[in-house]
Amino acid sequence: MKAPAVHISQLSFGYPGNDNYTFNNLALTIGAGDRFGLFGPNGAGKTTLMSVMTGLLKPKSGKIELFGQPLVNSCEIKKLFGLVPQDFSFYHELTPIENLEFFGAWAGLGKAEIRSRSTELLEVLGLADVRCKQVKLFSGGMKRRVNLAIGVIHQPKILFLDEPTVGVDVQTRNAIIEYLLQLNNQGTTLVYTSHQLNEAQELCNNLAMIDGGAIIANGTMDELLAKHQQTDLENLFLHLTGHHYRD
Ligand SMILES: Nc1ncnc2c1ncn2[C@@H]1O[C@H](COP(=O)(O)OP(=O)(O)OP(=O)(O)O)[C@@H](O)[C@H]1O
Repeated sequence: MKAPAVHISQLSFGYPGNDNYTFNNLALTIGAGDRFGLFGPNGAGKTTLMSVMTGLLKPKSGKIELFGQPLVNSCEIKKLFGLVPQDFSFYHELTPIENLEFFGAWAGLGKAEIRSRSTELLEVLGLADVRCKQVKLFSGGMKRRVNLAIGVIHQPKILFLDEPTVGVDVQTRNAIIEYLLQLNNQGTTLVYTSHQLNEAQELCNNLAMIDGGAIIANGTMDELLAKHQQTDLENLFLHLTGHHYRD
């Protein structure tokens, strides 16, 4: 049987100095090839869970596997996944090419591969003309595309995306979503979170709704909409998490 892209069991995590657990005995499975959305109100635990799933935060207890391999600090597991964090994770003083050279080498790619991947990515993401300009001079939308290019330079099997389109215009958003769909068509599993629920509904086929660190709904988009008699993801979100401020 094919191993799921992500398998989490009995996960407990709390921030240092905080007596309360963010997650207590959480379980989640994400299928290989899924376009998986993790949704929930501000402070629900989405970024924390992404950080735990990518080894940036260490759980108190529990098991996390990516494609059947335990999440440990090894080169093999790091090559399996890419992360596109909410905060820009590149060097602003460097150009896109220099950033991709740095992060490509960090991911273990050779010079020739970095060169060909960089050329391809900058072309696909509309950055070829600004390849030699410092990233600090870019618009927000261009910076988002650099952030994405860095996350996929090593062609990961699973890509974690934390609000990859926040603050971009419609053109850039459409281009990013189209690119993510292409990646998924080629076999990349997507794990995505966003508050842009129209976009999310277009992108995701499976989802989990998280609230207060607990998964309150999990299934395919169609199943959950039908089960809760909702017409779209935004209404499903409000139905499951309520209308009041949550943080
Ligand atoms: N570094 C930290 N130290 C202590 N508590 C934190 C830290 N980061 C987040 N938290 C707390 O953990 C909980 C989950 O936060 P998290 O950022 O994961 O939520 P989120 O669902 O990603 O929210 P948003 O939609 O606002 O990005 C919140 O109660 C938050 O205040």
